Amino acid sequence: MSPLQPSSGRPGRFISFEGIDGAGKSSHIEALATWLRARGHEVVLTREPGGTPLAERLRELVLHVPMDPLTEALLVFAARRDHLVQHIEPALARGALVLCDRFTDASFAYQGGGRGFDLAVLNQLEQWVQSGPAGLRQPDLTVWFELPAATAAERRGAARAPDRFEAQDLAFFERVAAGYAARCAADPARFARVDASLPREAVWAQIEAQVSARPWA
Ligand SMILES: Nc1ncnc2c1ncn2[C@@H]1O[C@H](COP(=O)(O)OP(=O)(O)OP(=O)(O)O)[C@@H](O)[C@H]1O
Ligand SMILES: Cc1cn([C@H]2C[C@H](O)[C@@H](COP(=O)(O)O)O2)c(=O)[nH]c1=O
Repeated sequence: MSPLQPSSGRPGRFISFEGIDGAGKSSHIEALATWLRARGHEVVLTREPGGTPLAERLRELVLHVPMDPLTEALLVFAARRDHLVQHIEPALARGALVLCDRFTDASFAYQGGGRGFDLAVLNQLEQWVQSGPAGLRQPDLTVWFELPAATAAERRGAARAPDRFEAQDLAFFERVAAGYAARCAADPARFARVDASLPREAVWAQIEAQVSARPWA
C-alpha cells in the first residue's frame, strides 16, 4: 500500500458541530458517532478548544482566565494548530471520520462576532494555522445548530458555574449567532443548517438526513 493510501481504503472526512452555547451540539454528537460507526467508519470524536493535552490546557485558560481579545484569539488558534497537527490530520490521513465539537467557525462567531475582534486578523490566523500541503484545511461538513439566543440561555439554565463565554449577556450571543450566519452565507455548500429549536428527535432527524445525503457517509 502506498504511504498516501488511507488504511481504511477511503479518504478521511472532517465534520464540525457549531452553534451558540446551549444549542444542543453535545446532545447529538455522540449519537452521530454511534450512527457512523454502525455504518463501518472509524470515528474520532474530539472538541475545540481542546483535543490534545496541550490544547486542553489552553482551553482551561481561555474559558476561565481573564485576557484581552487578541490573547484569546491567539490561544484558540494555538490550541487549534496543536490539535490539527497531533490529532486531526493523522486521523484523516488514515481514513477516519473526525467529528469535532467546534472549529474555526467558532473563532469567527465568538471572537469576531461576540467580541468584535478584527476579522482580517482572524482570516490571517486561519491561513497560518490551517494551511498544509493540500491547501487550507476546512471541515467537509459543518452541522450548524441554529437557535435563538434567548432559547439557548433558557436551556443552559443555572445548572453550573458559567465560564467566560457562558457568562456573557444575550446581546453577545446574538452577535455570535450573526457571526455563524455570516460564515454560513460565505460557504453555504459546507454548512448543514439544523433548526435546533425543535424537539430532540426532530433535531436528530435533520442531522441524519443531512449526513445521509453525503456520498461518503
Ligand atoms: N432539542 C432540544 N430541546 C430541548 N432541550 C434540549 C434540546 N437539545 C438539547 N437540549 C438541552 O439543552 C441543554 C444544552 O444542550 P447541550 O449541552 O447539548 O448544548 P451544547 O450546544 O453542547 O452547549 P455547549 O456548547 O454550551 O456545551 C441541555 O440541558 C440539553 O439537555
Ligand atoms: C473553538 C472555540 C470555542 N470558543 C468558545 C465557545 C464556547 O463558549 C467555549 C467552548 O465550550 P464548549 O462547552 O465546549 O462549547 O469556547 C471560542 O470562543 N472560540 C473558539 O475558536
